[in-house]
Amino acid sequence: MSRFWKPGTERPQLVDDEEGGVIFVSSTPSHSIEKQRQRLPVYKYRTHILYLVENHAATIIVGETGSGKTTQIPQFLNEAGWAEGGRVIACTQPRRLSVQSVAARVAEEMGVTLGDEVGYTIRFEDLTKPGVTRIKFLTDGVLLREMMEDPLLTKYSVIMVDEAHERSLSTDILLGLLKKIQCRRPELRLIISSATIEAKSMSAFFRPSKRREEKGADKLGPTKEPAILSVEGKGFTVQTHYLEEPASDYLRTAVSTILAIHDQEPPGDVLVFLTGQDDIDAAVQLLTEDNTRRSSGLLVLPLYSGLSRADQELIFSPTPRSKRKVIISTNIAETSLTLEGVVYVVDSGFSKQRFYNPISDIENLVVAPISKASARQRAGRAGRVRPGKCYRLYTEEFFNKEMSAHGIPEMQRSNLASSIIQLKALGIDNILGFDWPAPPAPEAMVRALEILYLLGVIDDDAKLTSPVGFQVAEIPLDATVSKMILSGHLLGCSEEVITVAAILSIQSIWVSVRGSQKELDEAKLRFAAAEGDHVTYLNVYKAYLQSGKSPQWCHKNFINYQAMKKVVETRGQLTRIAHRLGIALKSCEKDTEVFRKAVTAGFFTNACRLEGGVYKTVRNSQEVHIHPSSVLFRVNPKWVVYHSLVLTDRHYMRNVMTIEPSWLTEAAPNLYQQKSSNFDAR
Ligand SMILES: Nc1ncnc2c1ncn2[C@@H]1O[C@H](COP(=O)(O)OP(=O)(O)OP(=O)(O)O)[C@@H](O)[C@H]1O
Repeated sequence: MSRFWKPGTERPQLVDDEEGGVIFVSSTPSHSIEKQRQRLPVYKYRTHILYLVENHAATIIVGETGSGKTTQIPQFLNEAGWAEGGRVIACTQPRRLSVQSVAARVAEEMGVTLGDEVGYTIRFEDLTKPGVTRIKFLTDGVLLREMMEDPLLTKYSVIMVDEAHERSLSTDILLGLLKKIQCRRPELRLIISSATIEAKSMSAFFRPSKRREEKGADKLGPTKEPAILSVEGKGFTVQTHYLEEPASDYLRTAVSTILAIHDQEPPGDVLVFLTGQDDIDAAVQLLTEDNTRRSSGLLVLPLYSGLSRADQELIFSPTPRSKRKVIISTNIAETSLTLEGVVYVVDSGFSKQRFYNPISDIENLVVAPISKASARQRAGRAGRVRPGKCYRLYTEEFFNKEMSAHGIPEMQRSNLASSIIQLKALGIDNILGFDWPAPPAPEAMVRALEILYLLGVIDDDAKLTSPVGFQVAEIPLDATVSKMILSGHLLGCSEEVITVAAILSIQSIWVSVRGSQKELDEAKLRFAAAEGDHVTYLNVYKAYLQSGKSPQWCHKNFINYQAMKKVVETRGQLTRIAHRLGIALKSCEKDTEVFRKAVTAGFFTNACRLEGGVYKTVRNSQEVHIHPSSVLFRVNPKWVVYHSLVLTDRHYMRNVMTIEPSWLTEAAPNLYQQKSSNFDAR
């Protein structure tokens, strides 16, 4: 048991949830779905919501987690006729998992087959029927892509942007575009919903500018003044427990908290929020290795984006009798999900967040404290079908004083290259004048335009180039990776670049077992290539196929079997996209130089050279170091490119590959020029 928190002792740190008052407390959930629906707080607001949607172009709805926003409002709209005449009601979610689970739930509540009246679309999977589907759940990213085919989204009568507090890049772009679409389609209604959104600033964003009102635009149709509705009432109680003292190691504290719950609390599954694949794998290992009585009866499941879909979907499978399921997740389970068995939530208080510095052009993934809004979302995964408990692995003082109310919108802390490509592909060329819900820093915008220009994605007039720019827009990956794929095609190694793109899209293919570093290093040596990590990955992938995709082979070689399944899945998806773009798979066989040139053509902005024993980025002379996980750690070749940087005590390059400096001039003559043996970035 953790020494920081004493569950089950006389005076646990029991603190009521912020808002106090509980409306529906029951320990005997109804068996009838219809009765369950009627008990949800949102049910009492049905008429009010329909009135507001009828009369306002945009309605902002705030209601506690679990109050019924996502599952009920689309059904109210359907019942009120918003899906008549072939029109469709859309409800967006920030993540694929929640799209699938809420769609399945709504289909069940309506007694229809999923994919008929109620369907969903996520990247690479469309479970809808044109002319039949009335309510469609989809990720905000997918809705953005639909705009490329149908810029005014004409088939939708109402679009509900759910979990809008997340303020992901896609959500913000979508909000900006939906506002624009409404000028052309006054009949389109928007609903913006969340438990933790700043309703006032969202309303201010959707308020029409004075100038447009004066010009007499949009005279017809609903009032342009957005409505705000606050849905009062909660689901079941969630008791919140805080640590008495800060935890020095949240991973170990999480593990001891899980074991304490298992030991002392009545049955019920546990959902644990950690930060990423590495600490989740470590926690799974600590729990599964603990062969004592304390952990017997636990069914431990990891959940993060680097898992194959089949492995992610295990979280929805029923918990076997006499077992307690423990799901250890990143924040992908933070919003919208209802996992029926979950009674206990353990919140580490941290997540991995992107922070981009446009001056140095460095994007870091940093483990940082979450916001109060995220903490409330995490707690809200309990108390949905019965009362629950949330154990926060931080002190109440930390919650009150250190955690910000809302996180910084992703738009203001990210590299904007991909967003700009998306807008340009939609024909929006004046990016600086775009109406953003939270404008990004002009420096970030300029930096992104500069990089896109160097990659040959946009031209001198900042328009998408043909074909490269339009092709890059079609590939749902970072522009650098997409450019690598296109260059691989031209150089005759599309097969290799697609494999590596799939591997780079997950955090790590290696199993890092605490205390087994030496064995892991030895395993890596079996595949290690002098050219660096990218070529090493090709060796691993080939050997994995030769093993017949064997889990035992993975285990023996310290390779994460789940990660490899995900690689195969992603590779298949990328191959299909490539095929659509006219790119056939072609291998350069053993010619690693050709392959490395293709990688350099995508990642030349991440070139570094060794100077006096330290690496400096060629563009900004920023000091960086090779990450110990790289096969080039301690090898120190003169010239390298890297895929990403992580910031811990210093900047570490992850996924590093050797290059020849002349490849940089070939790849980006606008950026690099070679003066005899010296090398300058312009
Ligand atoms: N798959 C499910 N199984 C059982 N009950 C469910 C399921 N999905 C939803 N529910 C019930 O419906 C309630 C409302 O869920 P819904 O997702 O609509 O709430 P919400 O207000 O959108 O919450 P959040 O803000 O957390 O997304 C849940 O609290 C739960 O009682």
